[in-house]
Amino acid sequence: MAIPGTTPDPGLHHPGLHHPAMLHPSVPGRRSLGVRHAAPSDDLRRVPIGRGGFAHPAFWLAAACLTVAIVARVPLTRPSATVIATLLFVAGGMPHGAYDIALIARTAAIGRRPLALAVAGYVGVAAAMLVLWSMLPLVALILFLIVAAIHFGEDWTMLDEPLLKMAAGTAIIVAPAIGHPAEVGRLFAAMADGEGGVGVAHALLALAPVALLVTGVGIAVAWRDGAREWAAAMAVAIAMLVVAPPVFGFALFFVFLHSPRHLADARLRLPDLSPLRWLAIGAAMSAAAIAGWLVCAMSLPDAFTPDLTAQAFQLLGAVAVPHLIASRWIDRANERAAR
Ligand SMILES: CC1=C(/C=C/C(C)=C/C=C/C(C)=C/C=O)C(C)(C)CCC1
Ligand SMILES: [Fe+2]
Repeated sequence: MAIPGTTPDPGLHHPGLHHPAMLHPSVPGRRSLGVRHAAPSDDLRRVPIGRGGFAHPAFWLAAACLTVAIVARVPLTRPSATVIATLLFVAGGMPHGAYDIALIARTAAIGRRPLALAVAGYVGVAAAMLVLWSMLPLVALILFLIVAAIHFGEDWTMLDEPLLKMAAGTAIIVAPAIGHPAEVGRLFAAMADGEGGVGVAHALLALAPVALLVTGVGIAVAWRDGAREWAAAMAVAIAMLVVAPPVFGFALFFVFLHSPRHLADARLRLPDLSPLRWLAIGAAMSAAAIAGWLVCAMSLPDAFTPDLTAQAFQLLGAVAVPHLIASRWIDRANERAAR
């Protein structure tokens, strides 16, 4: 679906490609802030093909359900509710990283030995993160948050300005600290070193105003340039991260916005996997990550927190680092191949 005057980005075939938001012509003559222009000769500014926002319809349904639950005062802060939200973000969000290895193999079309090396590297980095959690949890927590801010910022494919991307990624992490500082402090304390964890929660709160203001600019730019569904969905997600109990707000963003983007992208890049194989890879890789975690946590019970939610976040932190490295490498390799 080519639009005259736009530059296709063949390396990024996000489902937004077919979304009407992709086709929205913006007001001519205004200056673009952080968004790549279409062809220089064309003063129509649109989000180029492949860079528009994509929000799965399930996101709006889940956001509506969570809003109703909050308004109806469903006790979402109870430990049992927190466990449900934890299971939701582990089962619904983790599998999006399950295709990293398959994507690396496909992207590089690499032979057996280099693929084995890539797998060993992926597992090795995750294992190193586990060691860091058990030995220097505060360092692991800070690294986890930085990696998350970068990684979530990469969802904003319609923005070019790294500062806007980084702020938008950071907004996901600072928003819960505004609405629920005590709960975020408690979780961070369970994950890392008590006092140190609480200090990190305070630091996020201090960072929040700037991060949210700059993210407001990013949302406005994305909206102005046509990625309206994404801009609206992110505004709702960030508001829910402030208002809802942290684990629910995070599960909403992670399972219904972040993960579907990755899954849809992976599905497009791995078109010849049968649905059964696709499901099998997702289930097997997620189960392997959880099993690896359980073996570590059970064999070294003193090294990890007994809090299930805090442990689930640590698991996410262990796989997030190789996941970030893999996604960046895959995107770069595809961009290079497209050029
Ligand atoms: C621990 C914790 C938080 C941070 C979660 C992060 C940082 C998740 C990162 C996940 C990644 C990077 C997944 C990759 O696909 C919140 C939301 C502030 C709420 C309070 C507890
Ligand atoms: Fe991810």
